Amino acid sequence: MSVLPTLDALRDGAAVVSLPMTVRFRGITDREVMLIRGPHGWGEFGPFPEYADGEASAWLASAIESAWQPWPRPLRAVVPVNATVPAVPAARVPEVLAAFPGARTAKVKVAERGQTPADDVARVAAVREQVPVVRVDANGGWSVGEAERALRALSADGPLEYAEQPCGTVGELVELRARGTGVPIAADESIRKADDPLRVVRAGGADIAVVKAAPLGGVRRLLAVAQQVGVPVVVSSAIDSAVGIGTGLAAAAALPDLVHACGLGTGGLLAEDVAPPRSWVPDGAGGLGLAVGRAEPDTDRLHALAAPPERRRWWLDRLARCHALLAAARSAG
Ligand SMILES: O=C(O)CCC(=O)C1=CC=C[C@@H](O)[C@@H]1C(=O)O
Ligand SMILES: [Mg+2]
Repeated sequence: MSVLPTLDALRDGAAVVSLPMTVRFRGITDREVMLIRGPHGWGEFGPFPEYADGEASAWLASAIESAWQPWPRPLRAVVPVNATVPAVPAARVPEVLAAFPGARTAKVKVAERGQTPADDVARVAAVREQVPVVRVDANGGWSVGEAERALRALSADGPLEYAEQPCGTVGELVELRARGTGVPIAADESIRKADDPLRVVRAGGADIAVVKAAPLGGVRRLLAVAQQVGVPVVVSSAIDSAVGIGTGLAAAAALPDLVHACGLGTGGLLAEDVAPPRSWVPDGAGGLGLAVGRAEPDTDRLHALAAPPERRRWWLDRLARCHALLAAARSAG
């Protein structure tokens, strides 16, 4: 973010929308985000409601970059994407996967509170019936011992591409990796919620880095982290609207190396979006892809999906607080 527009300029083009989801994910059934409009198009400001202002202001920096700056030069026109499977009962897996036709990689949520290891095994087995490459995401839900047991059970019938954030802390990830489960470890929260996004890899806690544009403060910041981190990266969404997915695709398109499918197919989890659904395209390697490009929200959808007035006020207040934090950070140099 090389420019900081005035608060009025941000407010002028702001829309707050509530997007219904097809299935509960991270405990939510509607995704609320604010969209802002600038000279280069739209940007998405969508930190989850429970995030504090300090963390949320990075998301604002990303939205401003999207709307006020051009994207870095793309190195590819299509980004391979994975299907994302929430912690649904195994019987609902076919219905979820139907939204990702032709996906050859799926990310499966595991370690959901209130569920058992057997639920995870059943869900992963149901995914394996349809998709050859499977990764899991525990969102830090396991202890080291639980992770070791779970990863052995989940890879008994076939390899896992990787396990995303199996444990909560960097120390636990280092220990789990040292135990050698045979499953590569990816860091997500240990990057997006850390003061130093490079620390987990330097400490020996991850083989793969999951990077998300909004929490890192934008596409350019993501590219800088990817360049420095020294392990393969996977660009993912934060359950973004079509606008935020465009930002993630711009980041993935500009990466010199992209080995793994990206978690940018989450439009498949939204029942409604601010722009017509981006069509799936072949990724050139037999899997599912998305074409790179900005999304242009349409006015009718923005009206139809507008959040209630009290929620709009809540987002405008949050916008003002986060803008003040970015302004203060700038003047501090
Ligand atoms: O990586 C993907 O396949 C999709 C994105 C995704 O899973 C997530 C997006 C936003 C919040 C998270 O709980 C979740 C994740 O942990 O990676
Ligand atoms: Mg994750």
